[in-house]
Amino acid sequence: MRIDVVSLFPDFIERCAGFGVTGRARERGLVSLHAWNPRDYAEGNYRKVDDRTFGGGPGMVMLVEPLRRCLAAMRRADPQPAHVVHLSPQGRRLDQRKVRELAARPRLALLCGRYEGVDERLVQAEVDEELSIGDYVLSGGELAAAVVVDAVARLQDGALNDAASAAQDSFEDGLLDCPHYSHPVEHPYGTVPEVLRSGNHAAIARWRRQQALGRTWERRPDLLAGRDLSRQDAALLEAYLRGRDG
Ligand SMILES: CC(C)(C)c1cccc(C(=O)NCC2(NC(=O)c3cccc4nocc34)CCCC2)c1
Repeated sequence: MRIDVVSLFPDFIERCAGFGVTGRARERGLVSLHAWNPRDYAEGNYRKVDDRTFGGGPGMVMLVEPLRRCLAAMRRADPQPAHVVHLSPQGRRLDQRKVRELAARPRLALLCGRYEGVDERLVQAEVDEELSIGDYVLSGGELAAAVVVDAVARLQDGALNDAASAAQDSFEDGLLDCPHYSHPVEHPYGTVPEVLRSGNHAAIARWRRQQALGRTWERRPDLLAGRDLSRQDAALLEAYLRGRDG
């Protein structure tokens, strides 16, 4: 898939997307990333991309015209139509379901705001959807764009090896992860749970499922809301909670 990013800090995304799975997905040609800087499409020798907000008040707004020209150049660069996503606090919360949707598209354009945001007329005329990565104040949309790039790149066929792909699938069932351990078995911080060294794969799978259910119940009950647990899962969770409460 092709991802275009419109940002006043184009090297920000280029750098973020250069590591690990995302970097490899790009090397393998599974994802191509193209950064566009609205400043390259701004007028005057100050190449102005922002200006004061009408109505007064603090802060600046990203001007509509440099962004319009920048998006036009981005669209001209490839005949494939782009699904334009504005990363914004006003957007719908990003979740794995939305990531899967985005990852299935042939081309995404990610628009990153700076200052107080983007002139609303640009959003209304050019943006297909607005997405937010969470409720906190950020300095720009670039970190959110980097999150989307990472999340969709991992889902491209061939991006993950079999083990990582299987692990990704396990995350997709919407539960929190079970605890993980490696060497040494004995350590001043504690001992690796016996079951994980038992070689009994059915017991290990049961223990891991029980931990995932129990931890989700304790830390993110919202992920279990509206979800019918199988009898097996309900029994595992009950045993977990009984065991916890002694
Ligand atoms: C959420 C809440 C705290 C109530 C709030 C209310 C009003 C403004 C802001 C705020 O952060 N404005 C600044 C900008 N923020 C983001 O771009 C941004 C922020 C968070 C998640 C995101 N996901 O994508 C882009 C995101 C917008 C223009 C430049 C950066 C935050």
